[in-house]
Amino acid sequence: MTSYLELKNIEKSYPAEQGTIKVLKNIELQIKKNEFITILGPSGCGKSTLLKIIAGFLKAEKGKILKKEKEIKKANLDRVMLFQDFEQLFPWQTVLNNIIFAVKAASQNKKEKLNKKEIESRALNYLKEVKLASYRDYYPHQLSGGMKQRVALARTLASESEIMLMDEPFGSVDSQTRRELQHLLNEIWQEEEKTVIFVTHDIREAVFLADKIVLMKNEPGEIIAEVENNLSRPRNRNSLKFNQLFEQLQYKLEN
Ligand SMILES: Nc1ncnc2c1ncn2[C@@H]1O[C@H](COP(=O)(O)OP(=O)(O)OP(=O)(O)O)[C@@H](O)[C@H]1O
Repeated sequence: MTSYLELKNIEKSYPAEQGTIKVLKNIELQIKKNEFITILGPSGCGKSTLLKIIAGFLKAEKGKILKKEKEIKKANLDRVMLFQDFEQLFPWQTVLNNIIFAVKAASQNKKEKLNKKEIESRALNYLKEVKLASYRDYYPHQLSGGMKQRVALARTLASESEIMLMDEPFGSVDSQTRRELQHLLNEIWQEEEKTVIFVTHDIREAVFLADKIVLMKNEPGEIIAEVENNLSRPRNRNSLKFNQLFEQLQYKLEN
């Protein structure tokens, strides 16, 4: 399969006390359509910076990003970002209205004319996907952190973007909820056609979710390896192959 997204020689520096500090160096990556990529690396290696560059929120000083061989420069609804922060929903709107907002944006973007009932029913379907339909009239402050992340995930899906950029979205929940959210995301990704770039520093999360695991190192952030993950889905965290891959990745990151 040919590349859908291509990162070519991306470099990024930030201002520092003395001059600048190089955060990303020579980032080259090819991503297939509907592939699930995780970017795995230590804190500060530039994972979030790279995601923000792909989203179009930050500019790289060198290199380019191609989508279907055309350069992309700005943020666009074809790419949507999901963050770790629990407070990314509109607090003054109900769960359903948070999703309706994204349904409206997506339909306007596609020049689709939907009436109120169609918009609501579409939004409700996304809430069903994350198993929260019965919470439609709750406000974000009435939900747990894990539930907020499920609503945020539904809103991301409702934007109908082809590319989902996920910045440690499950990094702030307890380990049991984190596993449930990983299962849910795996199910959703298998049903929907989405290209996912998922940042994490949790090796097991990467092994559970990804088709391809991109390993990065620190100072400056560089890709050190790309590891294909062909384990069959849903993945069994206790299987020998799962744990072998975990150990292989851990070794690569530590050496
Ligand atoms: N706006 C900024 N100005 C200056 N330096 C920055 C800025 N944003 C990030 N950095 C620095 O760039 C480096 C990479 O940060 P980034 O958040 O991309 O790393 P990360 O791999 O996502 O880290 P973590 O896993 O801890 O979230 C860090 O050293 C950070 O301090």
